[in-house]
Amino acid sequence: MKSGAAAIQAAIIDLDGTMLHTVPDFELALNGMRADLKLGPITQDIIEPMVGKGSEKLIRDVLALDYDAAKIDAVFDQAMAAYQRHYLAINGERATLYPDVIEGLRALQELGLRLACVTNKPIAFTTPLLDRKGLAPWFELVYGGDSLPKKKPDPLPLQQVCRDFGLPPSAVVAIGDSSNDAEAARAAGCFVLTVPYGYNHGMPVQTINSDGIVNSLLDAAKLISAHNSTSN
Ligand SMILES: O=C(O)COP(=O)(O)O
Ligand SMILES: [Mg+2]
Repeated sequence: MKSGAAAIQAAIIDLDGTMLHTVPDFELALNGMRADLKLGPITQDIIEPMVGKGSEKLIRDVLALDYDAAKIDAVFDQAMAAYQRHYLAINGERATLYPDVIEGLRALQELGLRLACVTNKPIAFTTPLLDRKGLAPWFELVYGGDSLPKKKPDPLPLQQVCRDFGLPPSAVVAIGDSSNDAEAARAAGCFVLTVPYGYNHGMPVQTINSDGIVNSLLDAAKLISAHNSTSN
């Protein structure tokens, strides 16, 4: 991160692939939907590169494994309803916290940062999942993929958090696992840090335009602490 820049006063943290390994939940819900459509199950390695652009895109990509565009349009509403029903029934059952997530949130809070969670996951899935995994109490603000008119990679959700916090984007860092998070952050004028263990649409993490790769949220907190100690 640029030295001499403003101190970082808030962090906007992504959910899927950054705090929680949720592909096992997606596997259960998507295969429940596929079974309802009389389609065979798919594996996590097929699902992982499809995660991160929100539910509509995910359902369309999964249906495209078997159906042409006209058939996808014809079954989309039924498939989405089935997916939502299955997801809500299993939400968090198999998802796990990545190492040092809670420790990282604690360290960020101890640095005095305000915390927001911005995810492309629908808010109806996000809220119960954050509760179930003990993540909810850490966040002052949470936006899901359908909370606002646009989702990441559009900068709008990040700009909204900056407005809500009354902070300039240059005093805010986004922490995420994918190019989505980085593109949104760059367009908003926020710093961006990337974790290497999540889901980046099947692309190497090094291809992401970020201010640094950090192995965990705890490492992100250490980097931010070093940055703030040299900032004006
Ligand atoms: O698209 C999703 O459902 C998850 O996206 P996220 O990585 O923004 O949390
Ligand atoms: Mg993500």
